[in-house]
Amino acid sequence: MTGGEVALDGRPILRGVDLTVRDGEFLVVLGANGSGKSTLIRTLLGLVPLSGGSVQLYGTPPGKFRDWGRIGYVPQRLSVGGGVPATVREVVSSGRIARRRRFRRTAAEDRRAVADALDAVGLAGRAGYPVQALSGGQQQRVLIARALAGEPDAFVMDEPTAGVDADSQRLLADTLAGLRERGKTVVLVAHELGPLEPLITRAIVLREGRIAYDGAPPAAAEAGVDTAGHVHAHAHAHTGVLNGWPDVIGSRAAAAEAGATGEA
Ligand SMILES: Nc1ncnc2c1ncn2[C@@H]1O[C@H](COP(=O)(O)OP(=O)(O)OP(=O)(O)O)[C@@H](O)[C@H]1O
Repeated sequence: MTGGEVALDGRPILRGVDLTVRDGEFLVVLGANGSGKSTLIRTLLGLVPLSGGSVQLYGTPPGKFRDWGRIGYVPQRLSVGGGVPATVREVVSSGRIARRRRFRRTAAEDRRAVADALDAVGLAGRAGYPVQALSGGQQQRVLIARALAGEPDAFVMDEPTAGVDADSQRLLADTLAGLRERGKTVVLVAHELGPLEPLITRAIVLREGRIAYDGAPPAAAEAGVDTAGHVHAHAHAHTGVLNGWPDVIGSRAAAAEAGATGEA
């Protein structure tokens, strides 16, 4: 995204956002309630129109992008269209649809991918249940499984840990660790990092629709450690790449802010 601007109901929600997500990054989007985190990732996916600037997905504007099988989106909430009853397996299987454009695939491969995804989120025993019968946390896991089933290159997740109990959070962290090992790209919005923290290679902090920090994840920043991979991102925050944002945001301020949002 370059110079991304979004206005909703005439109110500026994103302002001058420059963000390039690199392959293999594990990027967390932090910020207070209403700072624009969901809007940012929805705009990156072309779900919210820009009022200024531009977005590209793998080099193509969202309106012309056809390779949706490369991206697995986990929205904040499950919305199964029109209240039509669907089972857990059906929702997770729908994650395979976008792959048709990319790969020849067989029914056996589809079944395996869906079963693996259900296993990964601990819902194998619930495959035949109507999703509406599940708790909020379990529905969240169904959405994660749907994205996993698609075997995309990049995952974009809006608060995957919201309303999920501690055991499920650890399960998710294990799953995400596996994705990271396999070189997948992960962008996720989070309030609490919890067990995800060690996986993060880069953090951005949104404040009133602007990127107020972009660099090392909070714990590493606090310790003054720049681990491999986010040196560049860190340097960006200090060399004024973030257009128009005063170049005063140090690691400690960001770590403090990230800590504050963690409590929100
Ligand atoms: N469809 C919409 N129309 C008008 N305003 C909206 C719309 N969606 C979001 N907003 C406003 O945009 C601002 C940013 O919302 P957004 O959901 O992106 O924030 P967030 O950082 O993800 O917040 P949270 O942590 O609460 O999910 C909020 O003030 C919200 O009220």
